[in-house]
Amino acid sequence: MLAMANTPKSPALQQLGGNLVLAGAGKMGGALLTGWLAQGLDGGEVVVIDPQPSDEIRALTARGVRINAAASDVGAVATMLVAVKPQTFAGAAPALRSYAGPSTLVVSVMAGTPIAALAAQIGGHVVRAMPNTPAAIGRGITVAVAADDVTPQQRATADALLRATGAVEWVEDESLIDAVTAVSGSGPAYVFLLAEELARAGVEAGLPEALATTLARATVAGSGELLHRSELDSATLRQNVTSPGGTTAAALAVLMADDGFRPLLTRAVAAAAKRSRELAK
Ligand SMILES: NC(=O)C1=CN([C@@H]2O[C@H](COP(=O)(O)OP(=O)(O)OC[C@H]3O[C@@H](n4cnc5c(N)ncnc54)[C@H](O)[C@@H]3O)[C@@H](O)[C@H]2O)C=CC1
Ligand SMILES: O=C(O)[C@@H]1CCC=N1
Repeated sequence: MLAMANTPKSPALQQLGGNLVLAGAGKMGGALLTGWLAQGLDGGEVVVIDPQPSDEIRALTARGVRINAAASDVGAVATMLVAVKPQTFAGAAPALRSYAGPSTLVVSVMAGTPIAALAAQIGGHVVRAMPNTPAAIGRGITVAVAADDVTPQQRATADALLRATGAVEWVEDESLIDAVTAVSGSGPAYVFLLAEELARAGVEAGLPEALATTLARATVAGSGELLHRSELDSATLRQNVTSPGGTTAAALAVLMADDGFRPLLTRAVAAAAKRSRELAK
């Protein structure tokens, strides 16, 4: 697992006050669990349900985390976080339901899985959320929406759990989550593809592959960090690179042409949002 960027303790996580079941401790569930433990959650309150836990997850038993404990041994579950694949959810739900009670807070990060489906198949009070993989270094962004029956305290708990891996935005309209998934949930993959293709284009332009890969990676990472730290918006940061009549302007004339980045990314985001809606069926 990757180290978190910073690990201030979270009073809300230190006083969670009840069992927390994590269903699915893969890339996203594992990143969340790492964040919670780093921010002071007592491992003794955590139960991981996963038929194939990684060695890193198994090692957390040393911190008190229980793995695949039977529902009858766990007792009351205050909070459940569901991070299995959406396609796995229907098969996993009956077992997960046995851990949840009527007052359990159920937080799902599954793509394309509506609040109504979660409430019907697991029960409890549901928060639907969409994080992204920079969560693994505490730099994710999550958008969350709460069902009407989620109490203010449960919402605060969900916020603390999600905030352990980065920023959190709350919305009231669940239908926005499909577009959120397409922009920030899937978005890191678009950025990594940019690094891949920039390297490939560098090789086409005559660079040795290793140097092209190093340059592309450092450029994407450094630009992301500049965007993160700067108070300037991305258009201004772009303009700061662009000398009139210079090399960047020549490249941007291609990227910003009618058949450039804008229609391409618009189509890509629309395809991801459509897939999110399809997963709900
Ligand atoms: N990877 C990403 O970038 C993001 C993923 N998500 C969502 O997070 C969820 C998990 O995705 P990943 O972590 O990428 O997948 P993953 O494949 O890394 O993790 C899924 C985990 O679920 C476990 N699992 C399988 N069957 C199970 C069962 N019956 N009960 C409990 N656990 C079971 C697997 O062993 C695995 O460890 C998905 O619903 C996905 O839509 C959301 C935002 C971003
Ligand atoms: O590709 C997916 O379906 C998941 C949801 C957002 C990122 N990964």
